[in-house]
Amino acid sequence: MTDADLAVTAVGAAADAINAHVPQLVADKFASKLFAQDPTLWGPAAESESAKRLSWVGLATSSRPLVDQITSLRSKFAEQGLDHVVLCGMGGSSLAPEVICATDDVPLTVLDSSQPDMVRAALDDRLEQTVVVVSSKSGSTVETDSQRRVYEQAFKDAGIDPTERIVVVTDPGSPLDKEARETGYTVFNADPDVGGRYSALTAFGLVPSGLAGADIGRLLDEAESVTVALSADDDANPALRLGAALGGTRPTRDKIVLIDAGTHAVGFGDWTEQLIAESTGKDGKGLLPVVVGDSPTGDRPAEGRRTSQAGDAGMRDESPRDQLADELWVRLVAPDDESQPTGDAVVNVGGSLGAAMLLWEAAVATAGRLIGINPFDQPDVESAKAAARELLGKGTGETAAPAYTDGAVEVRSAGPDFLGDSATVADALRALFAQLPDSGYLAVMAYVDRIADQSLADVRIPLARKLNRPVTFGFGPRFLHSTGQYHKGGPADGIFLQVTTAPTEDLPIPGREFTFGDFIASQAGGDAKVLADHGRPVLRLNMTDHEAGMAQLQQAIAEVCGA
Ligand SMILES: O=P(O)(O)OC[C@H]1O[C@](O)(CO)[C@@H](O)[C@@H]1O
Repeated sequence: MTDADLAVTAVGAAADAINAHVPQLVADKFASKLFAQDPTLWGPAAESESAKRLSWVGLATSSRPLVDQITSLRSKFAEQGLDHVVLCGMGGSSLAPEVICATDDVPLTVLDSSQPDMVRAALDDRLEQTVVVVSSKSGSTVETDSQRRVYEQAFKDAGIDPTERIVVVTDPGSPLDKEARETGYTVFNADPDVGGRYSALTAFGLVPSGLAGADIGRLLDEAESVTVALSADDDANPALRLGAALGGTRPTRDKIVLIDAGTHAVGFGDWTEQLIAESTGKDGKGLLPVVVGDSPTGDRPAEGRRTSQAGDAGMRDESPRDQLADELWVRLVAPDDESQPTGDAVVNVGGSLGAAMLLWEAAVATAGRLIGINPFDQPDVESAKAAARELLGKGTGETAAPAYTDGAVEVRSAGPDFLGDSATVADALRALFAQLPDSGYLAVMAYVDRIADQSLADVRIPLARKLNRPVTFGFGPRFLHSTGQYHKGGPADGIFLQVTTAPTEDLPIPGREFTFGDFIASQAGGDAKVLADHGRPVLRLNMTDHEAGMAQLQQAIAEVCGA
Protein backbone atom coordinates (compact mmCIF):
# COMPACT_ATOMS: atom_id res chain seq x y z
CA MET A 1 0.00 0.00 0.00
CA THR A 2 1.60 3.27 -0.99
CA ASP A 3 0.37 6.81 -0.85
CA ALA A 4 2.31 9.56 -2.55
CA ASP A 5 5.22 9.44 -0.21
CA LEU A 6 4.41 6.67 2.24
CA ALA A 7 4.23 2.88 2.23
CA VAL A 8 2.77 0.61 4.92
CA THR A 9 2.72 -2.99 3.71
CA ALA A 10 1.83 -5.76 6.17
CA VAL A 11 1.76 -9.55 6.31
CA GLY A 12 0.51 -12.18 8.76
CA ALA A 13 -0.71 -11.05 12.16
CA ALA A 14 0.11 -7.45 11.25
CA ALA A 15 -2.21 -7.61 8.26
CA ASP A 16 -4.85 -9.30 10.41
CA ALA A 17 -4.64 -6.44 12.91
CA ILE A 18 -5.12 -3.92 10.13
CA ASN A 19 -8.13 -5.77 8.77
CA ALA A 20 -9.57 -6.09 12.28
CA HIS A 21 -9.24 -2.47 13.42
CA VAL A 22 -8.99 -0.04 10.50
CA PRO A 23 -12.66 -0.30 9.45
CA GLN A 24 -13.78 0.74 12.94
CA LEU A 25 -11.22 3.57 13.07
CA VAL A 26 -12.62 4.76 9.74
CA ALA A 27 -16.19 4.46 10.98
CA ASP A 28 -15.24 6.41 14.12
CA LYS A 29 -13.66 9.09 11.92
CA PHE A 30 -10.60 8.82 14.13
CA ALA A 31 -8.15 10.24 11.56
CA SER A 32 -10.13 13.36 10.69
CA LYS A 33 -10.86 13.99 14.36
CA LEU A 34 -7.17 13.53 15.21
CA PHE A 35 -6.13 16.13 12.66
CA ALA A 36 -8.91 18.39 13.92
CA GLN A 37 -7.19 18.09 17.34
CA ASP A 38 -10.12 16.39 19.05
CA PRO A 39 -8.90 15.76 22.65
CA THR A 40 -11.61 13.20 23.44
CA LEU A 41 -10.14 10.40 21.32
CA TRP A 42 -8.30 8.67 24.19
CA GLY A 43 -11.03 8.86 26.84
CA PRO A 44 -11.93 11.31 29.60
CA ALA A 45 -8.86 10.60 31.76
CA ALA A 46 -6.53 11.64 28.95
CA GLU A 47 -8.51 14.66 27.80
CA SER A 48 -6.84 17.40 29.86
CA GLU A 49 -3.39 16.32 28.63
CA SER A 50 -4.32 15.62 25.01
CA ALA A 51 -6.06 19.00 24.80
CA LYS A 52 -2.61 20.64 24.99
CA ARG A 53 -0.63 18.02 23.05
CA LEU A 54 -2.13 17.88 19.55
CA SER A 55 -0.66 20.86 17.67
CA TRP A 56 1.84 18.55 15.98
CA VAL A 57 -0.77 17.62 13.37
CA GLY A 58 -0.47 21.07 11.82
CA LEU A 59 3.25 21.78 12.10
CA ALA A 60 3.95 21.32 8.40
CA THR A 61 2.12 24.61 8.01
CA SER A 62 2.53 26.36 11.36
CA SER A 63 6.33 25.88 11.42
CA ARG A 64 6.85 27.52 8.06
CA PRO A 65 7.86 30.98 9.41
CA LEU A 66 10.75 29.31 11.25
CA VAL A 67 12.49 28.27 8.03
CA ASP A 68 13.53 31.79 6.98
CA GLN A 69 14.33 32.83 10.56
CA ILE A 70 16.65 29.85 11.01
CA THR A 71 18.21 30.08 7.57
CA SER A 72 19.10 33.75 8.06
CA LEU A 73 20.57 33.02 11.49
CA ARG A 74 22.67 30.26 9.94
CA SER A 75 23.95 32.73 7.34
CA LYS A 76 24.86 35.21 10.07
CA PHE A 77 26.85 32.56 11.92
CA ALA A 78 28.49 31.38 8.70
CA GLU A 79 29.73 34.92 8.00
CA GLN A 80 31.50 34.72 11.37
CA GLY A 81 33.03 31.33 10.55
CA LEU A 82 30.85 29.61 13.14
CA ASP A 83 30.30 26.24 11.50
CA HIS A 84 30.28 23.81 14.43
CA VAL A 85 26.82 23.37 15.89
CA VAL A 86 26.42 21.66 19.27
CA LEU A 87 22.98 20.69 20.52
CA CYS A 88 22.43 20.40 24.27
CA GLY A 89 19.11 18.64 24.88
CA MET A 90 17.60 15.35 26.04
CA GLY A 91 15.01 13.01 24.52
CA GLY A 92 12.52 14.87 22.41
CA SER A 93 14.78 17.93 22.53
CA SER A 94 17.60 16.20 20.68
CA LEU A 95 16.56 12.91 19.03
CA ALA A 96 14.87 14.42 15.98
CA PRO A 97 17.70 16.82 15.03
CA GLU A 98 20.11 13.89 15.38
CA VAL A 99 18.19 11.89 12.77
CA ILE A 100 17.43 14.90 10.53
CA CYS A 101 21.11 15.93 10.36
CA ALA A 102 22.49 12.40 10.05
CA THR A 103 20.06 11.73 7.20
CA ASP A 104 20.94 14.98 5.44
CA ASP A 105 24.59 14.20 6.19
CA VAL A 106 25.24 17.54 7.85
CA PRO A 107 27.40 17.67 11.01
CA LEU A 108 25.71 18.16 14.37
CA THR A 109 27.25 17.37 17.73
CA VAL A 110 24.48 16.05 19.98
CA LEU A 111 25.48 16.42 23.60
CA ASP A 112 22.75 14.54 25.42
CA SER A 113 24.80 13.23 28.29
CA SER A 114 26.03 14.03 31.79
CA GLN A 115 29.03 11.69 31.42
CA PRO A 116 32.01 13.93 32.25
CA ASP A 117 34.35 12.65 29.53
CA MET A 118 31.71 13.10 26.85
CA VAL A 119 30.88 16.61 28.01
CA ARG A 120 34.56 17.54 28.09
CA ALA A 121 35.16 16.12 24.61
CA ALA A 122 32.43 18.39 23.26
CA LEU A 123 33.78 21.42 25.13
CA ASP A 124 37.27 20.78 23.77
CA ASP A 125 36.06 20.53 20.16
CA ARG A 126 36.47 23.73 18.07
CA LEU A 127 35.04 26.15 20.66
CA GLU A 128 36.22 29.07 18.52
CA GLN A 129 33.85 27.97 15.72
CA THR A 130 31.05 26.71 17.95
CA VAL A 131 27.41 27.71 18.21
CA VAL A 132 25.49 25.99 21.01
CA VAL A 133 21.75 25.32 20.81
CA VAL A 134 20.28 24.76 24.29
CA SER A 135 16.93 23.01 23.87
CA SER A 136 14.52 22.24 26.68
CA LYS A 137 10.71 22.39 26.56
CA SER A 138 10.33 22.50 30.34
CA GLY A 139 13.53 24.49 30.84
CA SER A 140 14.21 22.40 33.96
CA THR A 141 16.04 19.30 32.71
CA VAL A 142 19.19 19.10 34.82
CA GLU A 143 21.41 17.56 32.14
CA THR A 144 20.64 20.39 29.72
CA ASP A 145 20.99 23.09 32.37
CA SER A 146 24.38 21.64 33.38
CA GLN A 147 25.58 21.54 29.78
CA ARG A 148 24.55 25.18 29.34
CA ARG A 149 26.46 26.18 32.45
CA VAL A 150 29.73 24.64 31.31
CA TYR A 151 29.44 26.13 27.83
CA GLU A 152 28.71 29.59 29.25
CA GLN A 153 31.83 29.25 31.41
CA ALA A 154 33.93 27.95 28.54
CA PHE A 155 32.95 30.86 26.29
CA LYS A 156 33.66 33.40 29.07
CA ASP A 157 37.04 31.76 29.83
CA ALA A 158 37.87 32.09 26.12
CA GLY A 159 36.89 35.75 26.09
CA ILE A 160 33.80 35.01 24.01
CA ASP A 161 30.45 36.65 24.79
CA PRO A 162 28.05 33.70 25.33
CA THR A 163 25.13 35.72 24.01
CA GLU A 164 26.79 35.66 20.60
CA ARG A 165 27.15 31.88 20.58
CA ILE A 166 24.19 30.40 22.49
CA VAL A 167 20.73 29.94 20.93
CA VAL A 168 17.92 28.76 23.18
CA VAL A 169 14.82 26.76 22.20
CA THR A 170 12.18 26.45 24.89
CA ASP A 171 8.50 26.83 25.64
CA PRO A 172 7.17 30.34 26.15
CA GLY A 173 7.29 31.27 29.83
CA SER A 174 9.54 28.40 30.90
CA PRO A 175 12.21 29.16 33.53
CA LEU A 176 14.76 28.92 30.73
CA ASP A 177 12.75 31.31 28.54
CA LYS A 178 12.79 34.03 31.19
CA GLU A 179 16.47 33.59 32.08
CA ALA A 180 17.60 33.39 28.45
CA ARG A 181 15.78 36.59 27.48
CA GLU A 182 17.13 38.41 30.54
CA THR A 183 20.64 37.23 29.66
CA GLY A 184 20.28 38.35 26.05
CA TYR A 185 20.37 35.01 24.26
CA THR A 186 18.68 34.42 20.90
CA VAL A 187 15.49 32.58 21.87
CA PHE A 188 13.10 30.53 19.76
CA ASN A 189 9.83 29.67 21.49
CA ALA A 190 8.35 26.36 20.42
CA ASP A 191 4.67 25.55 20.13
CA PRO A 192 3.72 24.77 23.75
CA ASP A 193 0.91 22.46 22.64
CA VAL A 194 3.34 19.81 21.40
CA GLY A 195 5.00 17.28 23.69
CA GLY A 196 8.71 16.54 23.46
CA ARG A 197 8.51 13.24 21.61
CA TYR A 198 6.11 14.77 19.06
CA SER A 199 8.23 17.90 18.53
CA ALA A 200 10.32 16.87 15.49
CA LEU A 201 8.69 19.49 13.24
CA THR A 202 8.67 22.27 15.84
CA ALA A 203 11.56 24.61 16.63
CA PHE A 204 13.05 21.74 18.68
CA GLY A 205 13.60 19.74 15.54
CA LEU A 206 14.11 22.59 13.10
CA VAL A 207 16.41 25.11 14.82
CA PRO A 208 19.42 22.82 15.46
CA SER A 209 18.93 21.03 12.15
CA GLY A 210 18.56 24.22 10.12
CA LEU A 211 21.57 25.85 11.79
CA ALA A 212 23.57 22.72 10.97
CA GLY A 213 22.58 22.99 7.30
CA ALA A 214 19.79 20.44 6.92
CA ASP A 215 17.05 21.24 4.40
CA ILE A 216 14.25 21.94 6.89
CA GLY A 217 11.99 23.44 4.23
CA ARG A 218 12.01 20.15 2.37
CA LEU A 219 11.28 18.33 5.63
CA LEU A 220 8.11 20.39 6.12
CA ASP A 221 7.17 19.91 2.45
CA GLU A 222 7.44 16.14 2.92
CA ALA A 223 5.18 16.23 5.97
CA GLU A 224 2.72 18.56 4.20
CA SER A 225 2.57 16.20 1.21
CA VAL A 226 1.01 13.42 3.30
CA THR A 227 -1.19 15.41 5.69
CA VAL A 228 -4.30 14.82 3.57
CA ALA A 229 -3.64 11.06 3.36
CA LEU A 230 -2.98 10.79 7.10
CA SER A 231 -6.14 12.72 8.04
CA ALA A 232 -8.43 10.78 5.71
CA ASP A 233 -11.14 8.51 7.10
CA ASP A 234 -10.11 5.86 4.63
CA ASP A 235 -8.95 2.23 4.80
CA ALA A 236 -5.83 3.24 2.87
CA ASN A 237 -4.75 5.76 5.52
CA PRO A 238 -1.14 4.73 6.32
CA ALA A 239 -1.37 6.02 9.91
CA LEU A 240 -4.46 3.94 10.66
CA ARG A 241 -2.76 0.92 9.10
CA LEU A 242 0.52 1.31 10.97
CA GLY A 243 -1.29 2.21 14.21
CA ALA A 244 -3.47 -0.89 13.94
CA ALA A 245 -0.43 -3.09 13.28
CA LEU A 246 1.38 -1.58 16.28
CA GLY A 247 -1.45 -1.63 18.80
CA GLY A 248 -3.98 -4.08 17.43
CA THR A 249 -2.37 -7.51 17.14
CA ARG A 250 -4.25 -10.34 18.86
CA PRO A 251 -2.64 -12.27 20.54
CA THR A 252 -0.68 -9.18 21.44
CA ARG A 253 2.66 -8.64 19.78
CA ASP A 254 4.01 -5.80 21.95
CA LYS A 255 7.74 -6.12 21.18
CA ILE A 256 8.24 -3.81 18.23
CA VAL A 257 11.50 -4.73 16.51
CA LEU A 258 12.67 -1.81 14.40
CA ILE A 259 14.88 -3.11 11.62
CA ASP A 260 17.02 -1.03 9.32
CA ALA A 261 16.01 -2.61 6.02
CA GLY A 262 17.51 0.00 3.75
CA THR A 263 15.88 3.19 4.97
CA HIS A 264 17.74 6.35 4.03
CA ALA A 265 16.81 7.83 7.41
CA VAL A 266 19.91 7.34 9.57
CA GLY A 267 19.11 6.46 13.18
CA PHE A 268 15.36 6.65 12.61
CA GLY A 269 14.86 3.82 15.12
CA ASP A 270 16.31 5.94 17.93
CA TRP A 271 13.78 8.69 17.36
CA THR A 272 10.91 6.22 16.98
CA GLU A 273 12.05 4.46 20.15
CA GLN A 274 11.18 7.39 22.41
CA LEU A 275 7.94 8.09 20.54
CA ILE A 276 6.76 4.49 21.00
CA ALA A 277 8.12 3.74 24.48
CA GLU A 278 7.30 7.00 26.22
CA SER A 279 3.88 7.30 24.57
CA THR A 280 2.64 3.77 25.29
CA GLY A 281 4.63 2.41 28.29
CA LYS A 282 2.29 3.17 31.21
CA ASP A 283 -0.49 1.66 33.32
CA GLY A 284 1.33 -1.68 33.06
CA LYS A 285 0.79 -1.70 29.30
CA GLY A 286 2.69 -0.57 26.24
CA LEU A 287 4.91 -1.39 23.31
CA LEU A 288 8.63 -2.11 23.76
CA PRO A 289 10.69 -0.78 20.84
CA VAL A 290 13.74 -2.94 20.11
CA VAL A 291 16.10 -1.01 17.85
CA VAL A 292 18.35 -3.35 15.91
CA GLY A 293 19.48 -1.08 13.12
CA ASP A 294 22.03 1.56 12.30
CA SER A 295 22.11 4.58 14.51
CA PRO A 296 24.33 7.62 15.05
CA THR A 297 24.15 6.90 18.76
CA GLY A 298 26.56 4.02 18.46
CA ASP A 299 24.11 1.19 18.18
CA ARG A 300 25.73 0.89 14.78
CA PRO A 301 28.18 -2.05 14.94
CA ALA A 302 31.77 -1.02 15.49
CA GLU A 303 32.67 -1.21 11.83
CA GLY A 304 29.97 1.36 11.16
CA ARG A 305 28.47 -0.63 8.33
CA ARG A 306 25.11 0.23 6.89
CA THR A 307 23.44 -2.87 5.62
CA SER A 308 20.02 -3.60 4.35
CA GLN A 309 19.85 -7.35 4.47
CA ALA A 310 17.69 -6.94 7.55
CA GLY A 311 14.18 -8.28 7.50
CA ASP A 312 14.77 -10.97 4.96
CA ALA A 313 17.31 -12.73 7.15
CA GLY A 314 15.41 -11.85 10.27
CA MET A 315 17.48 -9.02 11.55
CA ARG A 316 20.36 -6.99 10.27
CA ASP A 317 22.71 -7.57 13.15
CA GLU A 318 21.56 -10.93 14.43
CA SER A 319 21.79 -14.28 12.79
CA PRO A 320 18.62 -15.38 11.01
CA ARG A 321 16.18 -16.44 13.68
CA ASP A 322 12.53 -17.27 14.01
CA GLN A 323 10.24 -14.42 14.96
CA LEU A 324 9.13 -14.56 18.58
CA ALA A 325 5.43 -14.97 19.21
CA ASP A 326 5.19 -11.56 20.88
CA GLU A 327 7.21 -9.65 18.29
CA LEU A 328 6.08 -7.39 15.49
CA TRP A 329 8.89 -6.77 13.01
CA VAL A 330 8.86 -3.32 11.45
CA ARG A 331 11.20 -3.09 8.48
CA LEU A 332 12.21 0.49 7.75
CA VAL A 333 12.64 0.42 3.99
CA ALA A 334 13.85 2.87 1.36
CA PRO A 335 11.21 5.29 0.07
CA ASP A 336 11.01 3.53 -3.30
CA ASP A 337 11.01 0.01 -1.85
CA GLU A 338 7.79 -1.75 -2.81
CA SER A 339 8.85 -5.25 -1.78
CA GLN A 340 6.36 -7.45 0.02
CA PRO A 341 7.31 -8.37 3.60
CA THR A 342 7.48 -12.03 4.60
CA GLY A 343 7.08 -13.60 8.04
CA ASP A 344 4.56 -14.17 10.83
CA ALA A 345 3.96 -10.50 11.62
CA VAL A 346 5.92 -8.00 9.56
CA VAL A 347 5.28 -4.47 8.35
CA ASN A 348 7.34 -2.62 5.78
CA VAL A 349 7.29 1.14 6.36
CA GLY A 350 8.82 3.57 3.90
CA GLY A 351 8.68 7.22 3.06
CA SER A 352 10.60 10.48 3.09
CA LEU A 353 11.83 11.58 6.50
CA GLY A 354 9.33 14.39 7.01
CA ALA A 355 6.44 12.19 5.91
CA ALA A 356 7.62 9.26 8.04
CA MET A 357 7.87 11.41 11.15
CA LEU A 358 4.30 12.65 10.80
CA LEU A 359 3.18 9.12 9.93
CA TRP A 360 4.69 7.62 13.07
CA GLU A 361 3.33 10.38 15.30
CA ALA A 362 -0.18 9.74 13.98
CA ALA A 363 0.31 5.96 14.10
CA VAL A 364 1.44 5.97 17.75
CA ALA A 365 -1.51 8.19 18.66
CA THR A 366 -3.71 5.62 16.90
CA ALA A 367 -2.04 2.70 18.68
CA GLY A 368 -2.53 4.48 22.01
CA ARG A 369 -6.28 4.47 21.42
CA LEU A 370 -6.28 0.75 20.62
CA ILE A 371 -4.09 -0.12 23.65
CA GLY A 372 -6.21 2.11 25.91
CA ILE A 373 -3.60 4.52 27.27
CA ASN A 374 -2.96 8.25 27.11
CA PRO A 375 -0.15 8.62 24.54
CA PHE A 376 0.75 12.14 25.66
CA ASP A 377 1.83 11.91 29.30
CA GLN A 378 4.91 10.37 30.95
CA PRO A 379 3.83 9.78 34.54
CA ASP A 380 6.81 7.65 35.66
CA VAL A 381 9.71 9.74 34.44
CA GLU A 382 9.55 12.14 37.37
CA SER A 383 10.10 9.32 39.89
CA ALA A 384 13.63 8.67 38.60
CA LYS A 385 14.43 12.39 38.55
CA ALA A 386 13.23 12.73 42.15
CA ALA A 387 15.30 9.73 43.23
CA ALA A 388 18.36 11.22 41.54
CA ARG A 389 17.81 14.54 43.31
CA GLU A 390 17.52 12.73 46.65
CA LEU A 391 20.85 10.98 46.08
CA LEU A 392 22.48 14.24 45.02
CA GLY A 393 21.30 15.70 48.28
CA LYS A 394 23.33 12.99 50.02
CA GLY A 395 26.38 14.12 48.06
CA THR A 396 26.89 11.00 45.98
CA GLY A 397 25.16 8.68 43.56
CA GLU A 398 26.09 5.56 45.43
CA THR A 399 23.86 4.10 48.11
CA ALA A 400 25.09 0.59 48.88
CA ALA A 401 28.40 -1.20 49.25
CA PRO A 402 29.12 -3.72 46.48
CA ALA A 403 27.95 -7.29 47.06
CA TYR A 404 31.47 -8.12 45.90
CA THR A 405 34.20 -6.85 43.60
CA ASP A 406 35.58 -8.95 40.76
CA GLY A 407 38.79 -7.32 39.48
CA ALA A 408 37.85 -3.83 38.25
CA VAL A 409 34.11 -4.42 38.49
CA GLU A 410 31.97 -3.69 41.56
CA VAL A 411 28.90 -5.91 41.55
CA ARG A 412 25.64 -4.77 43.10
CA SER A 413 22.05 -5.86 42.74
CA ALA A 414 18.84 -3.92 43.30
CA GLY A 415 15.36 -5.30 43.69
CA PRO A 416 15.00 -9.03 44.41
CA ASP A 417 18.20 -10.52 45.87
CA PHE A 418 19.19 -12.79 43.02
CA LEU A 419 22.99 -12.89 43.30
CA GLY A 420 23.06 -15.86 45.69
CA ASP A 421 26.61 -17.21 45.92
CA SER A 422 27.80 -15.43 42.78
CA ALA A 423 31.47 -14.45 42.95
CA THR A 424 32.29 -13.22 39.43
CA VAL A 425 30.81 -10.92 36.79
CA ALA A 426 29.83 -13.96 34.73
CA ASP A 427 28.07 -15.51 37.74
CA ALA A 428 26.16 -12.26 38.25
CA LEU A 429 25.08 -12.15 34.61
CA ARG A 430 23.84 -15.72 34.80
CA ALA A 431 21.97 -14.95 38.01
CA LEU A 432 20.29 -11.92 36.40
CA PHE A 433 19.34 -13.84 33.27
CA ALA A 434 17.77 -16.54 35.43
CA GLN A 435 15.27 -13.85 36.51
CA LEU A 436 14.01 -13.34 32.93
CA PRO A 437 10.26 -14.07 32.66
CA ASP A 438 9.07 -15.99 29.58
CA SER A 439 7.40 -12.81 28.27
CA GLY A 440 10.20 -10.59 29.45
CA TYR A 441 13.03 -8.56 28.02
CA LEU A 442 16.55 -7.52 29.01
CA ALA A 443 17.42 -3.83 28.99
CA VAL A 444 21.13 -2.96 28.94
CA MET A 445 21.64 0.57 30.27
CA ALA A 446 25.16 1.94 29.87
CA TYR A 447 26.05 5.21 31.57
CA VAL A 448 29.22 5.69 29.54
CA ASP A 449 30.58 8.03 26.86
CA ARG A 450 28.37 6.91 23.97
CA ILE A 451 30.83 8.16 21.36
CA ALA A 452 34.05 6.77 22.81
CA ASP A 453 32.35 3.54 23.93
CA GLN A 454 29.87 3.17 21.09
CA SER A 455 30.99 -0.40 20.38
CA LEU A 456 29.57 -1.47 23.74
CA ALA A 457 26.17 -1.38 22.03
CA ASP A 458 27.17 -4.51 20.14
CA VAL A 459 26.74 -6.63 23.27
CA ARG A 460 23.05 -6.54 22.48
CA ILE A 461 23.58 -9.04 19.69
CA PRO A 462 25.11 -12.03 21.58
CA LEU A 463 22.80 -11.39 24.53
CA ALA A 464 19.73 -11.50 22.25
CA ARG A 465 20.96 -14.72 20.69
CA LYS A 466 21.68 -16.30 24.09
CA LEU A 467 18.38 -15.31 25.72
CA ASN A 468 16.20 -15.62 22.62
CA ARG A 469 14.15 -12.77 24.06
CA PRO A 470 14.17 -9.07 23.15
CA VAL A 471 17.25 -7.20 24.33
CA THR A 472 17.42 -3.42 24.23
CA PHE A 473 20.46 -1.23 24.60
CA GLY A 474 20.44 2.37 25.72
CA PHE A 475 23.13 4.84 26.67
CA GLY A 476 22.48 6.60 29.96
CA PRO A 477 21.18 9.06 30.87
CA ARG A 478 19.78 9.46 27.34
CA PHE A 479 17.50 6.37 27.59
CA LEU A 480 15.93 7.78 30.77
CA HIS A 481 14.20 10.31 28.50
CA SER A 482 13.18 7.65 25.98
CA THR A 483 12.56 4.07 27.12
CA GLY A 484 12.82 4.99 30.81
CA GLN A 485 9.10 5.61 31.03
CA TYR A 486 8.36 2.15 29.64
CA HIS A 487 10.80 0.40 32.03
CA LYS A 488 8.88 1.84 34.98
CA GLY A 489 5.32 2.21 33.70
CA GLY A 490 5.09 -0.60 31.18
CA PRO A 491 4.59 -4.34 31.78
CA ALA A 492 6.65 -5.42 34.83
CA ASP A 493 8.62 -8.13 33.01
CA GLY A 494 11.96 -6.45 32.35
CA ILE A 495 15.32 -7.39 33.82
CA PHE A 496 17.98 -4.72 33.86
CA LEU A 497 21.75 -4.64 33.38
CA GLN A 498 23.14 -1.26 34.42
CA VAL A 499 26.74 -0.38 33.56
CA THR A 500 28.46 2.60 35.15
CA THR A 501 32.08 3.64 35.05
CA ALA A 502 34.70 5.83 36.65
CA PRO A 503 35.20 8.85 34.38
CA THR A 504 38.72 9.54 33.15
CA GLU A 505 38.36 12.91 34.82
CA ASP A 506 35.36 14.48 36.57
CA LEU A 507 34.00 17.89 35.58
CA PRO A 508 32.52 20.54 37.89
CA ILE A 509 29.23 22.24 37.01
CA PRO A 510 29.49 26.02 37.52
CA GLY A 511 27.11 27.19 40.22
CA ARG A 512 26.26 23.68 41.35
CA GLU A 513 27.46 21.87 44.48
CA PHE A 514 27.74 18.62 42.53
CA THR A 515 29.91 17.57 39.58
CA PHE A 516 28.89 15.80 36.37
CA GLY A 517 30.34 12.63 37.91
CA ASP A 518 28.15 13.02 41.01
CA PHE A 519 25.14 13.74 38.81
CA ILE A 520 25.42 10.76 36.47
CA ALA A 521 26.09 8.46 39.41
CA SER A 522 22.94 9.74 41.11
CA GLN A 523 20.96 9.27 37.91
CA ALA A 524 22.05 5.63 37.74
CA GLY A 525 21.47 5.10 41.44
CA GLY A 526 18.08 6.78 41.30
CA ASP A 527 16.91 4.77 38.32
CA ALA A 528 18.05 1.51 39.92
CA LYS A 529 16.15 2.42 43.08
CA VAL A 530 12.94 3.17 41.20
CA LEU A 531 13.20 -0.06 39.19
CA ALA A 532 13.81 -1.95 42.45
CA ASP A 533 10.78 -0.25 43.99
CA HIS A 534 8.82 -1.70 41.05
CA GLY A 535 10.13 -5.14 42.04
CA ARG A 536 12.39 -5.41 39.02
CA PRO A 537 15.80 -7.16 39.19
CA VAL A 538 18.69 -4.83 38.43
CA LEU A 539 22.31 -5.93 38.12
CA ARG A 540 24.60 -2.94 38.65
CA LEU A 541 28.17 -3.24 37.37
CA ASN A 542 30.47 -0.32 38.19
CA MET A 543 33.90 -0.11 36.54
CA THR A 544 36.45 1.17 39.02
CA ASP A 545 38.93 1.23 36.13
CA HIS A 546 37.24 1.91 32.83
CA GLU A 547 39.43 0.01 30.39
CA ALA A 548 39.95 -3.00 32.64
CA GLY A 549 36.31 -3.09 33.63
CA MET A 550 35.03 -2.91 30.09
CA ALA A 551 37.38 -5.71 29.05
CA GLN A 552 36.13 -7.84 31.93
CA LEU A 553 32.51 -7.17 31.00
CA GLN A 554 33.06 -8.11 27.36
CA GLN A 555 34.88 -11.28 28.47
CA ALA A 556 32.12 -12.24 30.88
CA ILE A 557 29.43 -11.71 28.25
CA ALA A 558 31.38 -13.82 25.79
CA GLU A 559 31.72 -16.56 28.42
CA VAL A 560 28.03 -16.52 29.36
CA CYS A 561 26.84 -16.33 25.76
CA GLY A 562 29.19 -19.09 24.75
CA ALA A 563 30.96 -17.07 22.09
O1 LIG B 1 12.66 19.22 26.62
P1 LIG B 1 12.79 18.97 28.10
O2 LIG B 1 11.72 19.62 28.90
O3 LIG B 1 14.17 19.32 28.59
O4 LIG B 1 12.57 17.39 28.33
C1 LIG B 1 13.44 16.49 27.71
C2 LIG B 1 12.81 15.13 27.72
O5 LIG B 1 12.56 14.70 29.07
C3 LIG B 1 11.23 14.20 29.19
O6 LIG B 1 10.42 15.22 29.65
C4 LIG B 1 11.12 13.07 30.14
O7 LIG B 1 11.97 12.07 29.82
C5 LIG B 1 10.85 13.86 27.75
O8 LIG B 1 9.49 13.71 27.56
C6 LIG B 1 11.44 15.04 27.03
O9 LIG B 1 11.54 14.84 25.64
